[in-house]
Amino acid sequence: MSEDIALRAEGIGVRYGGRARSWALRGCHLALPAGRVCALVGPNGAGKSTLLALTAGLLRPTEGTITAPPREKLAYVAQDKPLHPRLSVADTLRMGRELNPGRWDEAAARRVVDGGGFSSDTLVRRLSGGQRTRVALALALGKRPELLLLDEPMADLDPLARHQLMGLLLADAAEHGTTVVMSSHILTELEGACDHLLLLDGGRVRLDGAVDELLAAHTLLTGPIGDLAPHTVVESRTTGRQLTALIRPAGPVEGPWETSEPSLEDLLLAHLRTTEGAAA
Ligand SMILES: Nc1ncnc2c1ncn2[C@@H]1O[C@H](COP(=O)(O)OP(=O)(O)OP(=O)(O)O)[C@@H](O)[C@H]1O
Repeated sequence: MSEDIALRAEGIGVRYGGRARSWALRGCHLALPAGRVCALVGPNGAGKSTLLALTAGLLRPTEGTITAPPREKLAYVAQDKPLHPRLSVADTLRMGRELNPGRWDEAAARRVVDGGGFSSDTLVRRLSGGQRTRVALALALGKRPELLLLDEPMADLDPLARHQLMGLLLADAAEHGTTVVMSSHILTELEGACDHLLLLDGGRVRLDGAVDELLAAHTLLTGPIGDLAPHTVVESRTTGRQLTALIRPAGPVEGPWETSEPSLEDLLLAHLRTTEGAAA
């Protein structure tokens, strides 16, 4: 069965200028089905922001092609959440409405700013970092995008605001079938929220797939130290005579080990710990 693809990258490479001229992304292939909520994960400098800016059309690839919805059908909330400091919250939303005629969803935008603890005549420059995040998210959801790109959206929100806004965002995306790509370093935040995973490392795609399929393809194993062949070992650690390993089984796991399906956090931590080598 063929699925609609909201974002496709084929052989993408991005090399920034400057003296180092190193590749921020290289040889990236990915296909994100429409309607998924995708966690974009990877260590600092992995290329997450570059991929989001590229998808938003703010950067051109040095090589390869990227296919994403046109600008008017996508919304991008950058890490620094640029807004006009001298506009009030109400004026900012009014600008959103004027820039998106026929698409603007005032109710969705209002749902995000309400509960932020500020009135709509407050100037953006007088808002806290977390309050600015709310306004940036309100602009993005009000645009009613097909593809929503969020670069560490929850980083400066307090735990209650994070919980409330994540719930609101997921409900909104589910109701409208919006595809979401969200970068984050907070792994617990992604568990239960995302159904697709994209793990970048050193500018390359290490994992790309549906969360349930990726989890089912891995096994967490504990027990005595032993030979794990023929399975592929993603990461293994020993404490005394005890072995803990995350493997990709090459068939039934036979041996003196206890096995279980990993959590998303187990899977991500194991892959992040082995950032050297094993690149896809
Ligand atoms: N404007 C730029 N000019 C030159 N190099 C850049 C620029 N922006 C990013 N880079 C480099 O590209 C690589 C990827 O950076 P990017 O910001 O995409 O990573 P990231 O995964 O978003 O990191 P973080 O988790 O720290 O936000 C890094 O090596 C970074 O130094």
